[in-house]
Parts: sequence; structure tokens; C-alpha cells
Amino acid sequence: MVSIKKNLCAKDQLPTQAAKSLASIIVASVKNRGHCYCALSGGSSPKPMLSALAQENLPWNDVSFLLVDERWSNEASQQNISMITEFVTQTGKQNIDVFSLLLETEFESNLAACEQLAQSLPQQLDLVVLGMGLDGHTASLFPDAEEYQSAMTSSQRYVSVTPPEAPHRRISMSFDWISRARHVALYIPGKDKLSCFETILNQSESISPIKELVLQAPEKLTVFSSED
Ligand SMILES: O=C1O[C@H](COP(=O)(O)O)[C@@H](O)[C@H](O)[C@H]1O
Repeated sequence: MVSIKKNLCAKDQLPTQAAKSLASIIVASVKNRGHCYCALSGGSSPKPMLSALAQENLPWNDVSFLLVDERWSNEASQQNISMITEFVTQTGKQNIDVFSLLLETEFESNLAACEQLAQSLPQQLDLVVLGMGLDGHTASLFPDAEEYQSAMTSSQRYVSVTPPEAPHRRISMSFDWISRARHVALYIPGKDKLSCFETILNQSESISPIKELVLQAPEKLTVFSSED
């Protein structure tokens, strides 16, 4: 099996430790290239880590944040952008660059607007922070969605995905854009997510965007998790 970097620690230490590692990637990107483009995932797991990241001494005005994926919902509590807005508020800094994926009122024209926005950003992002659902999806690349294969092979930067089980239609970074990033962090706190990750990797027949990432870009990937 391919070897990947794994940062495992106690669950209560994970948010701070992961935030410190991600902060050093952000600082190095700004030092080397003058700016850092960082894509963040939604869901509930990253919240404590983002609160810790907000306390780091970062060159905030040289960082742009965008979303790995978004849920097509009118309810703010369901939208991934709410989590980033909260994170930015926690930094206490003004004028941090954040790109929303909720730009238009109709889904297809919104997707086109997201793509246009994404095309104005670098082809190689500096850092993409992924999460993972216990069904094995990452970003909004759901293996059981009809659009899965096209989302995995599309050269568009954002794609449309309709998960059959999970709520809301989604706008997701394509596998292609994710896998081009300089660094990809997979933030999966807790033993359930860690064991789901290991099962996916060990099952020869599993269809999974995470397995594809491990196979196609292992050198970019760092897994942050905990065994408790
Ligand atoms: O729906 C989503 O789920 C995953 C995992 O979320 P979590 O609540 O288990 O942390 C997330 O990475 C993704 O961005 C989100 O849209």
C-alpha cells in the first residue's frame, strides 16, 4: 500500500495540533509565493480546528479562503459558508478574503458563476482541507451519486452533485482541482472516521474519492485524526 503522512493524536489535542500544522503551510505559502489560497470544507468536524486556527498569528491579509463544497440551501445553518464566516469572525481581523459559492438564485447559473470565479483563481491551490462523511464522501463527491464519475473526471473546477441520501444538491470542487493542490489535508477526528478511512483503503472493491486521492497524489496528502 502507498505510504501517506498521518498525524494521529488524542482527540482533544487534535484541533490545536492540526491548526498549527495548517498554519505553518499557510505561512510558508505566503513566504514563498506572496499569497495563500486555502479551500476549507464544511460539516461539523472542522469547527474546533477552525477556532484554533483563528487564534494563530497568520498573515491574514495575504490569505484567500474558498469553499471545497457548498449545500444548495436557503437555511444559513445548512450552508458551509456560515462556518467560514464564523471562523473569520473569530480571527477578529477585518477584510479577510472569503469566496462564497452562493452567488445566484438559480442552481445552474450559480454553478456557472462559481466556475467563473474559480477560473480566476490559480489552477494549483496552496492548501485544500477536506473532511469525510462516514459514508466515505469527501468534499461533495458522493460515490453513490449519479454524477460521481463525471465529478471525478471533469476538468471543470466546480461540479454539481445530487447525493441520493444526504440532504441538498451540492456544488463541489472537482477531483481534478482538489488533486492539483500543493497540499491536501484530510481532517477526520475520532476513531469512527479513522476506521472508516482505513476500511475504504483496505477494501479492494471500494469506490471512493479518498482512495483515489491516496492512489493518485499520496505525496500531497496528510491525514489528521485521532484513535479515541
Ligand atoms: O456534507 C458534508 O460533509 C462532510 C463531512 O462533514 P462532518 O459533519 O462529518 O464533518 C464535509 O467534509 C463536507 O464539506 C460537507 O459538505
